[in-house]
Amino acid sequence: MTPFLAAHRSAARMPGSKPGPDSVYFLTMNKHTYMSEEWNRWLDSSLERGCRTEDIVAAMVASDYDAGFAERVVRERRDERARPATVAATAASPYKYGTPTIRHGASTIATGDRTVRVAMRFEQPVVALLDDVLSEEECDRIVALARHKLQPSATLSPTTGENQVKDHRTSQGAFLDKIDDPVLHRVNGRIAEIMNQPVEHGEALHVLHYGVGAEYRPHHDYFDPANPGFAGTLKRGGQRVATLIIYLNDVEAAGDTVFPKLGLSIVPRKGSAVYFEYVNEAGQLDEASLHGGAPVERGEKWVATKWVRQGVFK
Ligand SMILES: O=C(O)CCC(=O)C(=O)O
Ligand SMILES: [Fe+2]
Repeated sequence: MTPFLAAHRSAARMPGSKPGPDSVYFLTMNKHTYMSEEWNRWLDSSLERGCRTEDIVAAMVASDYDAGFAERVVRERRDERARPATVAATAASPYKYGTPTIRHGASTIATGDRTVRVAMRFEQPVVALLDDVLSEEECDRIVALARHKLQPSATLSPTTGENQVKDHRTSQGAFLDKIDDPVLHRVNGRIAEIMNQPVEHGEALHVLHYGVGAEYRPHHDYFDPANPGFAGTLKRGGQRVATLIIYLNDVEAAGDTVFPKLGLSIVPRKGSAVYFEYVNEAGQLDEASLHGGAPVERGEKWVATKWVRQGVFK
């Protein structure tokens, strides 16, 4: 039996031509663009049996799915299944450094509309200090977009997965999502080029504001899968793999980004950024990426953080 027939043969057990009577679904020109639980199960079993992407898509289109939607869903699910599960490196199984994702080996990184300068690079862990990431005007625009959206910063509870406001993170923050702004689009595109990752793998840009005394104690940006509370966020595009923290202003005193395991301290400078990555191809998590925002002593501190996932962030 050809894989095409295999995909069709399973049509006998397909969930029906509609995505399910009890589920909301959307039609584009009368074509389905919603996956019910049943269809997701069918997709997984088709992939499990080794059906080809085009045959699965054809079977979905024959059941009135939108072709573009079906292609995207099958491709993303295939990628998701191919991803390594991540695990914290241990003394017995230390982190193995491979080829960095960022192309920071030269003195500059060229993007479509700006040349970013590499001011410092570190290989183990992979850390790069980058200058000229944003113009002064772009920094000001990002601050203006975030200012009225700020909320006390929360972190995800490792046990329950709920957002919690804690004193180890005393800043205010806002995700710049659902905003149609040309500067924000441009900045997100440039960040994807710098980080050498598809733009869709990035979470929405997150802006943080620290007043005097505010800090973000040392932490890892990845979600340790050993903690049950992180299961939900890990389904949204997989693990975080790299971070870019962009400084949106000059801080009068202190407020450095610190890497305690490296003895490294980055002084915030408007338009500059620090990049670091912490997952290798085998899915190991690099504990040396521990970092934090030291307390601001005078003035204020604004940063924009981009966290990038293994796959498309949903
Ligand atoms: O403010 C800083 O320097 C650190 C921010 C940070 O760690 C983060 O946004 O994940
Ligand atoms: Fe962080």
